[in-house]
Amino acid sequence: MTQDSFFETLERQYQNQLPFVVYSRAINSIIKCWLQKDDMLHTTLDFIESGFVFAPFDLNDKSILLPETECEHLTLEISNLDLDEDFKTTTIENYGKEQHVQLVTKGIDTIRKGELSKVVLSRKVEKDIENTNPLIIFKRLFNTYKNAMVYCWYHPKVGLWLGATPELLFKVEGKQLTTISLAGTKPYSEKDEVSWTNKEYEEQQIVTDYITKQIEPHTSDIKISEVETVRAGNLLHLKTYIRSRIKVESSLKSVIEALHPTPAVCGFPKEASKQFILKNENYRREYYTGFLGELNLKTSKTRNTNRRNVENNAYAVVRRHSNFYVNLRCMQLKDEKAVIYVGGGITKDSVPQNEWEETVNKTKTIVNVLS
Ligand SMILES: C=C(O[C@H]1C=CC=C(C(=O)O)[C@@H]1O)C(=O)O
Repeated sequence: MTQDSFFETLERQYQNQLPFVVYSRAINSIIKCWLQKDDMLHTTLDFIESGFVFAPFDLNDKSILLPETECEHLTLEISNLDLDEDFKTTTIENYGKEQHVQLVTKGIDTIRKGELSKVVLSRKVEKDIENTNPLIIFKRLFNTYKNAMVYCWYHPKVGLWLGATPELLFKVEGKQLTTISLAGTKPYSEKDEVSWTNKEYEEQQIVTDYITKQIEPHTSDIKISEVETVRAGNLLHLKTYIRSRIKVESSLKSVIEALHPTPAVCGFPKEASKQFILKNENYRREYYTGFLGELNLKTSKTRNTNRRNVENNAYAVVRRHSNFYVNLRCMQLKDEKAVIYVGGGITKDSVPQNEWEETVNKTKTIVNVLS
């Protein structure tokens, strides 16, 4: 399939106001799209179906499903997309500083009183944009962020979201579970080596400890990697891989409930920090810090390629795989406006002014592709 026909099909789907998702996983030159045949709103409660999931921060709200059987699927293999124009990026007025600093200060006070260890506080910022074509913005995201899962998701009854997320919530292949602990942020600089402080190490360790404890009842054989630095656009983060095997009696839903929302987007302890967020952030996150991705898709692997072992060649092992990304560095397109969502982890050592600047830096991931 050519780039032109791939994007023309998507453009028609959008013009006809039918649901779709177009996405590409990190370090990958494959772009996939799912086109739902009608505009029905499907949801999932148990995560047992096969499809593409778009889930909110608060799982009491609806998790939307594009069911595999209701969709046409297209794939495009390409490393860079042609863009018709050289776009001139816009800038953004980061209003709302006082309110965000107050929110962060309240978070720090609550942590110092011992009620929480960490809370992730966020805000949204709106920007009028000239080019509101989501597929053009998607192409820019794909060309710009090779280390991220980039996507554009649309449902006429829900809205239109785009993002370039650096964070895997988890992936499952057969019974193998891989998740990451990603937290701590510094600006990326070509010249200077990054120097992490205790604040970031502590913030990230909270996430690693939490994930390990949460998956323990559902998995065995847990292995934790060394901490490494990873780049996400103009930012650097600390990252650890956590690998394990899901127990036979555990379901995918139980793993989702154990992990989502992680302290990288919510806080610790989970329920208390979630309540703090719902009560004190002055807006609804909706799908920001929710998760999205492929649910229970079939992978078929031939068991044995040894020609002499003809009997075994007859069996292809059918496995299921899922991979979910946390919906970060994202925006909603609404009424000719981009609504950008950004947040940061607050601990006892946080400095409100620095936390404000961190959110300003995080807006750049999205602002860089707007015009
Ligand atoms: C909540 C966000 O980032 C999270 C992921 C990585 C690093 C983070 C941090 O350093 O605060 C956040 O926990 C966001 O980008 O909106």
